[in-house]
Amino acid sequence: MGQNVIEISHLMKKFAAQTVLNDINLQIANAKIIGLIGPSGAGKSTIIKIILGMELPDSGSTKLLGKQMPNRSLLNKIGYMAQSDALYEQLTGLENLKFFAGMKKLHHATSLIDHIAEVVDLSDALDKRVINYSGGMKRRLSLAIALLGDNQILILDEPTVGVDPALRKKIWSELQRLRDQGMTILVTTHVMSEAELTDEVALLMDGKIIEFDQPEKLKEKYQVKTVEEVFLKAEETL
Ligand SMILES: Nc1ncnc2c1ncn2[C@@H]1O[C@H](COP(=O)(O)OP(=O)(O)OP(=O)(O)O)[C@@H](O)[C@H]1O
Repeated sequence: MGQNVIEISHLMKKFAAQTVLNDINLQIANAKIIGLIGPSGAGKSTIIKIILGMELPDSGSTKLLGKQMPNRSLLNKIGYMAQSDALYEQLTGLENLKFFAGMKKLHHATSLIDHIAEVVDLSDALDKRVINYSGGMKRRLSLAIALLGDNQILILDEPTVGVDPALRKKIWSELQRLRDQGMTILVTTHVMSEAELTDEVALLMDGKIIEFDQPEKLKEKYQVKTVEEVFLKAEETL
């Protein structure tokens, strides 16, 4: 399938007098990991919320798998992890996973849940109530929930905040494995070493996507060695 799975056209969004998104265009092909990076407050989460139909743009359109969002028929095809955790704190990790698996109509998900819990390193904490989880454990459980199901698209808003480097590496190999199986993954991050692991980086600054290319191509263009330096140089020249 060579079609674009995420299509963003001419998005505009203001909050009161503040223009946050000023003509955002992004076409994301199938089976790619796209890193959406930009300074804090640039509008990354706003783009994600508009893509998912949780926030309305002032103008412009977004389509997932060729369909306008929100669209109930697509919910089973999209995994989403928000920046803040939406978990049932009185339930255990396992009960949370089972609940969300049920929402996604996955009724025989035991082996899937086992695998996902192992990926986010929560297998030993599944019987603990979430209220007793650390911040990082809650992030990992939110990621596990996003990974549930037969997703074609995964949208992750800062999935590795509070996650230590070894586990971060493991999570990224899982994302790459899912990409290799055909999943399209849009991920925001402040960790520039993670941006190096993406297939393409979209750099959001000043309300616009000012770059959208492979990390290597961006480094060549800016004549620097890291995506972090691309980010800093781009910010300087704005
Ligand atoms: N509902 C809202 N009402 C008013 N302003 C908002 C609202 N949502 C976002 N904003 C503003 O829009 C701008 C972009 O916010 P957004 O959360 O999309 O940025 P971000 O790039 O995801 O930031 P961060 O990297 O810090 O998470 C910010 O200035 C924020 O204060």
